[in-house]
Amino acid sequence: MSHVIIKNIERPDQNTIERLKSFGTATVHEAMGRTGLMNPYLRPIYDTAKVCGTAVTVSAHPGDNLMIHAAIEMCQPGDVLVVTVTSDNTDGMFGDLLGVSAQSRGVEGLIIDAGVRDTTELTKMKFPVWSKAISAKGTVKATPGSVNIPVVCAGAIVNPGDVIIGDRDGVVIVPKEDVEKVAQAAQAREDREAIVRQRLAKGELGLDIYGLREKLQNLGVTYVDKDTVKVES
Ligand SMILES: O=C([O-])CC(=O)C(=O)O
Ligand SMILES: [Mg+2]
Repeated sequence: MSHVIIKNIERPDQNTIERLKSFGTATVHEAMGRTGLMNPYLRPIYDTAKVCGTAVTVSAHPGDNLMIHAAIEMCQPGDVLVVTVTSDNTDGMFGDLLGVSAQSRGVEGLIIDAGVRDTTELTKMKFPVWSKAISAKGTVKATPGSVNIPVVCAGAIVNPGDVIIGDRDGVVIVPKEDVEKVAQAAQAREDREAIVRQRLAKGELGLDIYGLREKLQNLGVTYVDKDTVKVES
């Protein structure tokens, strides 16, 4: 198998990416028709972790961070490293040294379908990481892989230059050609939710706001007094 490092990738323009920054992952995932979400086993190393930037992708050998070092050279300010491994692994492939290196090049964060270590230091540095595991187990720098090829990371397809959004709820990928459309749909969703939130806060019920009484009735659910109840399972 050949391994490559693709040096020049297309990134959406910064103004369009900025438009996605204010939205949470749940909103963006919904705005995309419930697509693009990575497996929820990825967790942030600290609760307030948040990222929105463009993907530089890495396909690495399990237990080997050689290609992460190679990828950092390809990064521009505003990028997010997205690392996948060619078979299931939880080794701590990335720590505070790589974090310092990445941060010095303007990298905004790391998504890794494997392990991370030095999480106390990475938290102090405010370098957000979403990983499958936290593990002190170290890795070597010996095996080839690729940078900036399409990858599957935690169950989601990521192309280099796609927009990665991460927060406490998870990680979502917005394909680079869809960013504008998704930003519009996310804003429309937030506007709708703001109205519903106000109504709920005043005590109105979801049953009425969403027309669910009729749905319950159509499904044959009846309201009864406890003395007359006959429950069918
Ligand atoms: O050195 C490594 O291979 C990973 C690590 O702990 C660091 O980046 O600090
Ligand atoms: Mg270390």
